[in-house]
Amino acid sequence: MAAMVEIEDIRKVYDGGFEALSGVTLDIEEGEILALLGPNGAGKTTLISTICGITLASSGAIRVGGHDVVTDYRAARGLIGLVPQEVNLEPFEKVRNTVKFSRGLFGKPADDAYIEQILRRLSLWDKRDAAIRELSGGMKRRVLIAKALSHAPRVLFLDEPTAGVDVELRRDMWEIVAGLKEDGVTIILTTHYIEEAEAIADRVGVINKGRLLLVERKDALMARMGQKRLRIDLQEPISEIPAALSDYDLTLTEDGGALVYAYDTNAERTGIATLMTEMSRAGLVLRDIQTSQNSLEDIFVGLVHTGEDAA
Ligand SMILES: Nc1ncnc2c1ncn2[C@@H]1O[C@H](COP(=O)(O)OP(=O)(O)OP(=O)(O)O)[C@@H](O)[C@H]1O
Repeated sequence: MAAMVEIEDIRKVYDGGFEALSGVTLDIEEGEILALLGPNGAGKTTLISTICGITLASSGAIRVGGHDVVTDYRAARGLIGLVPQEVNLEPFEKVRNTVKFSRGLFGKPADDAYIEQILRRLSLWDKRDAAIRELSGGMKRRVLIAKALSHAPRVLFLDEPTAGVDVELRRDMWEIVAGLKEDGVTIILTTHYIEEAEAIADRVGVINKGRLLLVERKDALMARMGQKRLRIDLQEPISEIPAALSDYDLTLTEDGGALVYAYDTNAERTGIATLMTEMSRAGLVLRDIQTSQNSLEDIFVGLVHTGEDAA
């Protein structure tokens, strides 16, 4: 079966000649959560806009549910819900009416029961008759999601859904997204928060300077690039790493109180056992040890930098 979203070699050159997307190809499966990570100006919003038909790609093709987003715009757009980065709500309109109106824009018949279901799910039911301007920033974000869901889309785009929101709301959003996935909704979100991708994505795409540097399952990505670090606290601080240990990838903490050993969990041998022996031979006494795993953040920063070096 074809992927829910098929993106084929999309380029976007803005008026003025700036190339925001330089040939992006990507398939997104039904019911998948894909997080697009990338620094400011990487092209994430441009990519979403071309899929949603808001921006016309300069070349390439995109299909959503098998419908070309240009030649079969209405059918494609009807399958898509978009939660924009900016809050663009009518301040005097009431919550429920705002959401009902959005549904109408897609030419769908009124369905009060469905609207109620969405508002309840987003904890907005109590606020259904409140005017938008009376709502907190977090509530407004929820209304944006409710609007995007008003016509029961199969693909939901969330552009920076939790930028600037507090931790509690961020977690609520993650739960909402997980619930939508259970209903089989395909979700594509852009984020600056690596923690967010780690928490909810099935796959992670890293985009920088208009290019997709990689797309990979989150767990595979973390395992493949997963380095671990072993921190060895010393009984007595040292001023430099003993020459006998120069074969190991070691760094000395600034205070000289600990050595940090980076090793690959996938390697045949981690080298920890021999390191320990060498250390004791060199007269170092251990006080404590602990290991830590590379986070997606380390991986991301590494990738973007490598990409820049190669450019
Ligand atoms: N309408 C436009 N005309 C010209 N250049 C544009 C236009 N829209 C975006 N750009 C440029 O294209 C690049 C990609 O922008 P885009 O908004 O897609 O990035 P982004 O990854 O979403 O960044 P952010 O995380 O800051 O939202 C940027 O350099 C931006 O200045």
